[in-house]
Amino acid sequence: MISVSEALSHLFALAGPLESESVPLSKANGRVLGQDVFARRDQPPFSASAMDGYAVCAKDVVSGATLEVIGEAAAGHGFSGTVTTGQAVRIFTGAPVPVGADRVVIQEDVSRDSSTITLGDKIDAGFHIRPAGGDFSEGDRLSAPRVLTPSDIALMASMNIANVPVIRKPRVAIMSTGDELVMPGETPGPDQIISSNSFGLQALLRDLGAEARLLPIAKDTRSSLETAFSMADDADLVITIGGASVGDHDLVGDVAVDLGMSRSFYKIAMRPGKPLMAGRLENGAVMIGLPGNPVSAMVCGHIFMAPVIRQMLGLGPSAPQEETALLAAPLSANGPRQHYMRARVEAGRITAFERQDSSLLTILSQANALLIRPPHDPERVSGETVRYVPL
Ligand SMILES: Nc1nc2c(c(=O)[nH]1)N[C@H]1C(S)=C(S)[C@@H](COP(=O)(O)OP(=O)(O)OC[C@H]3O[C@@H](n4cnc5c(N)ncnc54)[C@H](O)[C@@H]3O)O[C@H]1N2
Ligand code: MOO
Repeated sequence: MISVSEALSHLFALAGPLESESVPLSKANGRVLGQDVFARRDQPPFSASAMDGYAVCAKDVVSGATLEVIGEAAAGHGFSGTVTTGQAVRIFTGAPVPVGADRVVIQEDVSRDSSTITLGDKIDAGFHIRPAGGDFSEGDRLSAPRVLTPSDIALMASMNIANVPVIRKPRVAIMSTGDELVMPGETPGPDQIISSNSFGLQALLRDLGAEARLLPIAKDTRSSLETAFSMADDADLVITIGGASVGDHDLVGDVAVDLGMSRSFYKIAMRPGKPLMAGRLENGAVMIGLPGNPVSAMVCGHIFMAPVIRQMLGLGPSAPQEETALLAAPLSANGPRQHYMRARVEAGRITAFERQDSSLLTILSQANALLIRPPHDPERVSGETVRYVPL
């Protein structure tokens, strides 16, 4: 059995970044920027008023001075003349500051009398002019890779970038396997259960920015598994669930190898998730074979599948982000496998759930953390610092 970090290295070697595609700005939020983009203009493109008031010559700003109002500048409608000493232009926020003016006096500090203004006793010290290019200049760069946020979308819009190069979404095909499985909403037979893992993993994949579709549930037969694999031809990543262990009906690995999969590894010193496998299918797609136990499948989804998706999205080969917390209750010594214990973190203190069986989705749904116990970690007492992966 290999370690978790060895398994991750093997997976990163299988999965390279995908190519970019161009999408309209309105579809780019949450996508990964695939190439650097550059501002196509200065912002603001002219020196602009930051307030509503009067554009004047700064040297005229003296309490009690009277200035002649010679015109108006509004946002979208500049004043075409020049302001000289003794003159003012009525101006509004966002309007270009007229030539000759170098200060805006806010209207609260002025009294207006038809075509003149008189400056008040107290005049705000600010000049209230946003210089041209004060936000960004033509050619300024937004660097890839980055997961685009609403703020980035606003910035790129302002840069006049209408179409954005983003990494194409990884196409993932999810295959549940097992004679016992039916779809939610169906009526299961007496020996059957509902396929849950496929839906949890699909949700996780979509959160990660992948396109994830469910293949029909495959039976525990070679022909059914072969049919399911043949339906995943266009996928970048094929996720199988179940049939990974050593039972007579655990055929997934054998069928995949017979179909040309070159196996990268099988079995990890990890709990849950021991019978994980991965390799490259004949068509070049990456295959990750997850164990069937529901919590094992989801934990492996977080620990292995998510980093593979991030790597495909060009975000680099990095293990799941870890944080630390103080143990709120003692823990007994760990065995030889790295244990990802379902746990709850609150206000910096972490508690592992009593029941850790890998079938318990109720516990997983209450957990907000996977508390990491390294192999052979000794007993731990309350107050010790431990590592966890946030869920
Ligand atoms: N003799 C041994 N038995 C087992 C070993 C072992 O080392 N020696 N390993 C155990 C471990 S650890 C795990 S994990 C499981 C993994 O088994 P499989 O990957 O072969 O999964 P299945 O046997 O197909 O299913 C296990 C369990 O999960 C349920 N399941 C499967 N798929 C789904 C799904 N899509 N949605 C919901 N539930 C699913 C299935 O009904 C079983 O209950 O093997 C242990 N055995
Ligand atoms: O490793 Mo299994 O995944 O313990 O339940």
